[in-house]
Amino acid sequence: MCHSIGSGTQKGRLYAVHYFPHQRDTQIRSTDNTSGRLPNGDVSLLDGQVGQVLVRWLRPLIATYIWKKSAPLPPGPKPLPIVGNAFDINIEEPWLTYTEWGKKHGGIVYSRVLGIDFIIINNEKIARDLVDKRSKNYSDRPVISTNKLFGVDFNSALLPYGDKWRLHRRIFHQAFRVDTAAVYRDMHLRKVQDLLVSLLDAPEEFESHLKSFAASIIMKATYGYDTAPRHDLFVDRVEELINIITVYISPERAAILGALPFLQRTPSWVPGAGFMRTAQRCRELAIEVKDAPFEYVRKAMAAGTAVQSMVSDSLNRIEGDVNSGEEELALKEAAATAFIGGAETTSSVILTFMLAMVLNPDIQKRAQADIDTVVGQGRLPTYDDRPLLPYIEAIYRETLRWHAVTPLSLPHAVTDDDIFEGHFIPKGAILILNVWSMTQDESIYPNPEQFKPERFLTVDGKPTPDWISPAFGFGRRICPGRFLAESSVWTAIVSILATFDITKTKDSEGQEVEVKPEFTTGLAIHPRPFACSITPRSVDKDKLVRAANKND
Ligand code: HEM
Repeated sequence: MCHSIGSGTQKGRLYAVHYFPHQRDTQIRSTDNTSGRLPNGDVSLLDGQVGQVLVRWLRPLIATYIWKKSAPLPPGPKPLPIVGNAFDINIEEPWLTYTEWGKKHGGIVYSRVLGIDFIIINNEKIARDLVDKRSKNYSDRPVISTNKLFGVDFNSALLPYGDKWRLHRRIFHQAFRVDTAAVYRDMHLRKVQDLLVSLLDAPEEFESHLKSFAASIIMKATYGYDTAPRHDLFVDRVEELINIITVYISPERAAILGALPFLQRTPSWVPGAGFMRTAQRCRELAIEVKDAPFEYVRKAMAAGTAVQSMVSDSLNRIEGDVNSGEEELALKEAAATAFIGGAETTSSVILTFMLAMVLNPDIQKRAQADIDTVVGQGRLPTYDDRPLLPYIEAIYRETLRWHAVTPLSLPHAVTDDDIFEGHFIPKGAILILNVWSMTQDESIYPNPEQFKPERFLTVDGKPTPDWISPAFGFGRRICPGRFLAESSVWTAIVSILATFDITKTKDSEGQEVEVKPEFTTGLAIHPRPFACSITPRSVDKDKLVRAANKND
């Protein structure tokens, strides 16, 4: 089958452009100037004067079109008929497959899975040139069929590039831009004091404490709500929802469901269709997660007890606005997204830091010595100490690099055909930003599996200038919560190091129990449970933590 897509003139002859989709190439055939007929009998679009005007007008467009379509796709693995590369991908850890492809084919790779184009970017410079510099064309999200099925299509992070997304983005910007995120720093200090006391009281439950810490910050910043130390109803619901999303919602899985749509209509009682039951549960959770905390703020505002938060600030701002219905819905959805997107990621980064500290006692000691010099023994660190603690800064950056918590970031989608460095990037392709490959690039980070904060220090011990982490994504979709997240993670790192020693546990014979760094899989990953001993650095530190918490 061939589609006629345009026409033009060349040396007094008219030509028509034909595009053969199955060959993905464009052919130009000459046509008789007077009859407007093609040699094969097709009628050309052009005739006489009108045709000439049209030709002049259309020519640049057509030339661009031909130029774009004639460039080759980026290199990539050889696909099988129909399924493409579906069976080549490690579905649990696709970033490893993509990194291997990158080593073989380069920084930009093309693959096709069940009829869907995937462009995989393995190199940070290419990601910046493409997604940061040409952001208008690379800021969409792929239509992931499972989003609706799982009831999470309201999520700001999954919205297509358009007016609704802009509205969500504006709400985030107002609440969490760099200067407003600073407003929450005192709150961070109070929450970190709670975390330190929890670590004193029940150190073996450190993973749960870190989750509570991250959740309590997001809930306070978003809804002005103080979470219960354990089993908070709002938090438990969101965690259940996140556990489902991170496992079930990925473009690779969606490609399979898209190609086999009957799977989505399979009743949940059919053996093997367990994911339909999960989808139903997820839809129920999504409604609760959107509505329940929002109603809490409304009631608090009515009672005059609401404190500053993303939701209360925005509700005050839009009060009386004619479009307040639309804005309110966007606010409700954006607020739920803040928790879904921010809690798990933040606690995963801090947990990754804890793992790095167990494995690297010398780095821990050096960091503690720096903190002692700058902060002294009589107080806990504050955010004002940050510029004076370059090594802690380097630990923060290296934590984000060592094991990226979102190894494939979130997929973007290509709005229009483009040419990049001679490669054709087709409209509608899913753009995978392989943060894992970028942060494990041996040419930039020698021995990337090692945790080495020095990578981010200059020879005179200052933080490397112009640092920006790929861990928070790219272009117009870059994480809007990054300033809040950075503040939470930095505060946790410096406070834990100031007050605790994190070491390997010992067995009954006094031998250290080895810790193997292992991580979960999915959209957002975190270390698998590991044993470690968390003890106060001294009796005075123990007293300091308890006193700070009491004074609060
Ligand atoms: C260390 C913690 C965090 C990490 C590593 C992280 C990482 C990311 C990444 C990789 C993306 C995708 C960016 C892209 O598509 O290019 C993203 C998007 C997003 N993040 Fe974060 N994030 C963190 C914390 C937060 C927090 C605290 C919030 C909310 C307060 C948040 C809200 C969002 C939202 C709403 C999006 C979607 C943006 C959009 O699609 O326009 N994140 N984040």
